[in-house]
Amino acid sequence: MIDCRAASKSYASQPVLRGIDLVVEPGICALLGANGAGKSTLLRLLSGLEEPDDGSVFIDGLGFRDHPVEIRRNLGVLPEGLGLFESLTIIENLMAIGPIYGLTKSETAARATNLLGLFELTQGRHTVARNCSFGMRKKTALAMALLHRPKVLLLDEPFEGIDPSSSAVIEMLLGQLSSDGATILLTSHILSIVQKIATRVVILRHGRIESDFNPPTINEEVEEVYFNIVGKPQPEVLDWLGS
Ligand SMILES: Nc1ncnc2c1ncn2[C@@H]1O[C@H](COP(=O)(O)OP(=O)(O)OP(=O)(O)O)[C@@H](O)[C@H]1O
Repeated sequence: MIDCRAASKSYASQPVLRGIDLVVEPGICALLGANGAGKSTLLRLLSGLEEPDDGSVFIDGLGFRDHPVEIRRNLGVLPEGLGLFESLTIIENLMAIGPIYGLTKSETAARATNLLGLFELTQGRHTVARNCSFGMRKKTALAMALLHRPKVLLLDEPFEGIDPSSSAVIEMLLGQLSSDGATILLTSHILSIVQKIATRVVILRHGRIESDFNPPTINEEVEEVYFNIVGKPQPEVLDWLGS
């Protein structure tokens, strides 16, 4: 379970998050919002990568200050910046992270082989991270987040930049994990995927939670609710850009 209480964050006196109260139970919760709404910032606070200015964050009842190691072993994070070891190959990245999660070398190797197969990364596994395509890098980071089969997953844009086959695999994996009791909070701009997999949708706007709903219950299109909250785009045609 993720428990965020009255969390606020500002950068250079500019408030980005204003008193966020959010409890996420097992299931797939999608965090939506316009560019700059504060989604990645909130995920950084929930991952313990940054501290809130005010408020507190608990993962399964534990705080990062007192229980960093226990939390890390139960938490998988796909950060915005991916967090890869750039000079290591894909397989070396996975082998390096396994022991940090408390996995043995043989457990790590077996799980890495499975995940690389699922994500169609087997052929490229000896490519150095910095030379990988964007999608390969993101799938490697996602495999690293899943390796220890965490109970809580925080995923920043797991579907963006991913090809349709791998995207379907990720949807299936997250669905399975959630059915097995995992708590998943992910950000995305791809509303069609959110519509399919999310059991709950939270929309951030101006640093506050503006909407929090369960799509199947209210039987509404996520896109419709999103545009009602954030505003429908009404683009002006630019003379010089048109024909
Ligand atoms: N380290 C930082 N220093 C200064 N400002 C920051 C920092 N991190 C985020 N911000 C600002 O906080 C606001 C929210 O950024 P954030 O990356 O959380 O948005 P987001 O909702 O994830 O956007 P996107 O959909 O584009 O990924 C933005 O105005 C951004 O410029």
